[in-house]
Amino acid sequence: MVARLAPRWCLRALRSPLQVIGFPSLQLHMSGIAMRASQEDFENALNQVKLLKKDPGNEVKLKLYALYKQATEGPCNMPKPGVFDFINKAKWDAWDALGNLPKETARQNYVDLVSSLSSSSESSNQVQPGTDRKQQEYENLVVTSEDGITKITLNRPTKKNAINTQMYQEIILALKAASNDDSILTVVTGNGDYYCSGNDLTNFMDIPPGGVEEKAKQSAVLLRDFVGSFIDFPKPLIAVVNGPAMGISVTILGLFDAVYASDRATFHTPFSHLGLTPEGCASYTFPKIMGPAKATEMLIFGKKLTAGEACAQGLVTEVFPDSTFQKEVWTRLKAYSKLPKNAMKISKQVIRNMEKEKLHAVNAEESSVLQERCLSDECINAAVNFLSKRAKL
Ligand SMILES: CCCCCC/C=C/C(=O)SCCNC(=O)CCNC(=O)[C@H](O)C(C)(C)COP(=O)(O)OP(=O)(O)OC[C@H]1O[C@@H](n2cnc3c(N)ncnc32)[C@H](O)[C@@H]1OP(=O)(O)O
Repeated sequence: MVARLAPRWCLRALRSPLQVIGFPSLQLHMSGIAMRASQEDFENALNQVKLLKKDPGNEVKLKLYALYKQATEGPCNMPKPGVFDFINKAKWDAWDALGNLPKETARQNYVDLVSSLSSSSESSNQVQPGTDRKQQEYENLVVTSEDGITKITLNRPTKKNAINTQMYQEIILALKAASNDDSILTVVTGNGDYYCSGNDLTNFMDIPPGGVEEKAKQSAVLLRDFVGSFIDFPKPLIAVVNGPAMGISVTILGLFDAVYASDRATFHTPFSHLGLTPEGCASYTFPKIMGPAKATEMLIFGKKLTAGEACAQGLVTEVFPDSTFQKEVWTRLKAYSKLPKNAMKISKQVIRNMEKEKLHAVNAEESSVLQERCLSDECINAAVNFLSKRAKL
């Protein structure tokens, strides 16, 4: 259970009883009567806690553990561990100290505590325009800001920028930081020869104690949050597609405001081949963008499009020769970033607000269908097939 709510630092820290006992107590500000946290807020907090870069200390980790247990299981009724079982006793004491605190209050307190920890770590992610400040906090992204443009670069080139669980979470955080910084435009691009090879197919190997059903549920929540952060993104969002794009990195293009592609880029959504179904709101945006017949070829039959074809079908704004791609695109984006900031932002919001509610509903439906699909034989066989081919190399 600790593994579920705590990243590496927690396991590391709880290894030594002296560390647990030796930390000074921390004043926790737990807002008394606040809004009730929903199950979704709670699950978001469970995901967020894994992203904390700074070890919050054993006192806070014990508090998180206790609140998690109280929120999910209610008051502690486990037998008290022996006095020499330092770690389990510390955990038991923390949980028991919550007495009869109602589950809902424990859930709210957990969400508040994670939010206070995240906001202090997030404030260091703020980017300033014109400073070209590299953000160091992400493991799988490089985020820079220059000339009023925040650039989020997917940075796992040796894995063709496949999106692993942590990277999904980092993209959510990077988009949140970009929506609050002073930049005018936000760009997503890839490092290396690929833009992105989609969902990391090894994601499903990390099975939590709750088993594959729990994993599918967590993945569906993460997917909904990930896509939701694109739906809600408040400023012009541009994809600079430097190479082949697959799966979820293609579907979410329907939520970008402009898509510039190198003529080396391809657009491929082999969902049926993987026993999967569309996400990223593509079941709604693609038929709208290219018409239902063309959307069927992509989303159901897995037809791979060239950049030129994707442009002809309206998914891509413009295609550039690869040799001049970066120069031409960045010259253009720099010119656009000089346009009046508020007018652009408000225009984007007016356009998006027309269908925001619809997009969230589509996202929820697609995520829930995928939760089931992840457990299907078709999907599991496809993932095993990919992984076993890879193992032979
Ligand atoms: C929160 C969950 C949401 C789920 C949403 C549902 C999501 C759907 C999708 O995104 S579907 C699309 C999934 N992606 C794929 O099926 C692509 C799989 N990869 C490939 O087919 C190929 O790797 C390739 C065509 C992208 C590139 O081929 P090639 O040029 O021959 O390179 P390699 O195969 O040698 O790849 C190099 C290296 O990268 C690893 N890798 C590439 N893509 C992925 C991936 N999607 N997941 C995991 N790993 C990937 C590959 O295994 C190699 O690693 P290695 O060097 O062997 O360690």
